[in-house]
Amino acid sequence: MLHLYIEIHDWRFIMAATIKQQEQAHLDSVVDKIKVAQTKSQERIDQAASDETAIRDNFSNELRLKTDSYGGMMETALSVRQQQQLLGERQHSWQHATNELATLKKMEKTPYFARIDFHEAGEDRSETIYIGLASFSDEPDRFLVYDWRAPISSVYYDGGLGDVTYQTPDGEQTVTVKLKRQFQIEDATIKTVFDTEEAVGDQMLLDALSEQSDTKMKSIVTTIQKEQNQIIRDTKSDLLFVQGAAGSGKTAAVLQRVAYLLYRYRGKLTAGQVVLFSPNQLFNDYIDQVLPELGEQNMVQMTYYQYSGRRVPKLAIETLSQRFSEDYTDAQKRIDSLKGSLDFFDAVTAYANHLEKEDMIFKNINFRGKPFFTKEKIAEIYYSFNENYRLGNRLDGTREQLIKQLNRRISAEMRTKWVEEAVQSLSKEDLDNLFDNQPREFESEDKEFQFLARKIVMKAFTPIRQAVVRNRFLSINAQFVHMLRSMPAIIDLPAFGISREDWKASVARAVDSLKNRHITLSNVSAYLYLYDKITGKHGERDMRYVFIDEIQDYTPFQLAFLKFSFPRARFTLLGDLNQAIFTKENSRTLLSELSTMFDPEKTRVVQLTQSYRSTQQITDFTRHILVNGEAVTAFNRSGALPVVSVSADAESTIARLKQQLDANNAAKETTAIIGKSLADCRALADRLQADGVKVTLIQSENQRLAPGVIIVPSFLAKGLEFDAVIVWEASKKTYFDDGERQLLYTICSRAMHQLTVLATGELSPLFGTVPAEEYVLEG
Ligand SMILES: Nc1ncnc2c1ncn2[C@@H]1O[C@H](COP(=O)(O)OP(=O)(O)OP(=O)(O)O)[C@@H](O)[C@H]1O
Repeated sequence: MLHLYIEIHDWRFIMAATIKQQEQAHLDSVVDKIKVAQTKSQERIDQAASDETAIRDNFSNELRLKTDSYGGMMETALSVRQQQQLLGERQHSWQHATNELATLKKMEKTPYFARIDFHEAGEDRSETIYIGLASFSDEPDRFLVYDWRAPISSVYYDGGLGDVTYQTPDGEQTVTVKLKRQFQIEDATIKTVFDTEEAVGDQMLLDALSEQSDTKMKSIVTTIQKEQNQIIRDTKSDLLFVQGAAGSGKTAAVLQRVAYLLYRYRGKLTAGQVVLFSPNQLFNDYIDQVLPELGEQNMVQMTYYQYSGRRVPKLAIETLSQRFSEDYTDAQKRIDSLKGSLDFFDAVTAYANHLEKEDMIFKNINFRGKPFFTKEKIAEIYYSFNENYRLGNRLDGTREQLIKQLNRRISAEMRTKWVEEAVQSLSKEDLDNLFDNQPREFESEDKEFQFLARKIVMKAFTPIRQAVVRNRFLSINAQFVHMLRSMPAIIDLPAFGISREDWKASVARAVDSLKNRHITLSNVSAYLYLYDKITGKHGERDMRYVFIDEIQDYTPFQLAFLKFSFPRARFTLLGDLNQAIFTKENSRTLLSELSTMFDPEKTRVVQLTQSYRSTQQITDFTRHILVNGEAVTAFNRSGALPVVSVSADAESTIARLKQQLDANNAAKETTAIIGKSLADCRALADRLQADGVKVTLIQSENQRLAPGVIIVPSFLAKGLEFDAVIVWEASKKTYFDDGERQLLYTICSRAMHQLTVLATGELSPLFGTVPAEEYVLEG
């Protein structure tokens, strides 16, 4: 028996070795062809460059500007145009060849990562294809490598051996998969080959996941999981909602999705028509390599804060850190929660509609210290249009009327005393300026006076004209405050547990902050929405895909506003209801409110429960912090148990922290120390730096992630991951409220391989739900 086993074993070994050799030979031949293609690309680049020089030389030799006759001018114009066209074509082919060469350079090292053999019904023979980051063909229609986003490549991600169905532009297609082979290729050499019967073999995924973390996220193209593939390739839904546990690859999948969409709709969709709303600026920095790695351009990336801030340049919006450290009373919390609701969105809409009839607030437009157009006059014009006029049309109509009236008043103004005086006192220089290049002969002195007076008045009226064109007669601040004051008549406040007094107090606070040019996050969306309604803006119609990450931190109002702002876009929303650190329990109603905003027929909800980020031990530990949480299952990857260390005093906790940092550094694990508030983190950073420990404090979202040990406040850790995480001060003093469970969960779930929880005095009771065998308790 033993003998036979050895023989079989040897035989398998020999087989594997032969397979590897054969595959290496194939790889070599593909790489050779890639090199040939590179040479050709380079030739095209050189050719385009030399053509361009030739066109320019030729043109400057031949071209004589013939401006003496109309025919001559036409000829010159035509030849300039022709030259521009030729240059444009060369530019285009140069760009094309340059992009192609860049892709080929990447492919030369790893042309592909998988192979599938399949049989299509009705065909005589099976087909073999190789799948890589981009497609490569040495002859038209002979693909040596298929792009991972090609329809057929879906088969690789979607199933094991046997019959697998995939979507093509002409409908569904089924093939019988005979072989699935995965490669790890480095520098054009095959390191490993696995044949697998599963969708994407666990071994390959394990290898990918065991790599150390980095300050930059990587693409997951070689190991996309089946459920992730559904998200990436969805083209039918108007709303794709992904509920995914911490570390389940929501962000990773969504970046692949952007790359997929850009490929699928190439020629029709550009990266500028895709926008990703991300939780903070740090996160933008963290993911900005993924699309370039996939050979695509980055989409537009911003935070909601940046989006709204860009639109209200004169107001300072409350920052994440301010919002997080604000201690709200219960009444304030209820008001905030109302302001975040769809009910409030509807109330703002109702208020705006009501402005079609009355209550629009205007400001005088002044001239030389006196009202030129009074607010009453403007209101009269505004409400003179018939009732079919929407707010936007009313405003356009009003502007038009005001400009007309302004023009009519030029002649009258020319007869005023100040104009006469101004004409009298014109210097020679002023005159030269006013006459410009015009002939200075006039029939009479009076005519000359008229000419100069008109010029002077026109110039003096310029600020009025600008004020009209720029809607300076509107008063959005006053209008917003008026709206807040009107709310008790529009919305049934007591039904939301809000008394009139509380509401009044909140309006007074809003007025105060507006006076200081401040606005809270809870007010800014309503402010912008009202502004858009009044000015008749209908959002950015060019935007085709909107992605929103960490959706649980948005209010339904914000989402409704984003939907209004991007009326022609499809939405992909990603979130984890377990990690709602700002909106807390409201996030659960978010899902049901969302369903009312989109057509249910075109809504798809996908749930990802498998967590890939952390080891089994960390995932088990973190999910038990939650009670009644959404499902989370650990990916089978083993590591050390999390350590919970409780010290008697602050000094001992610092000592324990240093000891852990030494251990992590020795193991080459990058560590993030996550504290609750910025103040906590700042104090710790000062202390460690004074002791000569090298750490970087991340204070604001505009900072860059640095290599080495970082200290980061909890609200900035969203979406990021680190080899090792140390939770700073998880004592009862810091985390006592049940409402902080989700925050604690978010912090702990940032860890990939190592989790250490430090506390002074008494440990936070929130860990009480974690079974004792899931961690090591010290102290
Ligand atoms: N199919 C996959 N192959 C390889 N790695 C994966 C895969 N899916 C996810 N990962 C890895 O798992 C980690 C977590 O993924 P990601 O950050 O996208 O999760 P998330 O759902 O956005 O998490 P969170 O909500 O906690 O921010 C990342 O390191 C990612 O690269």
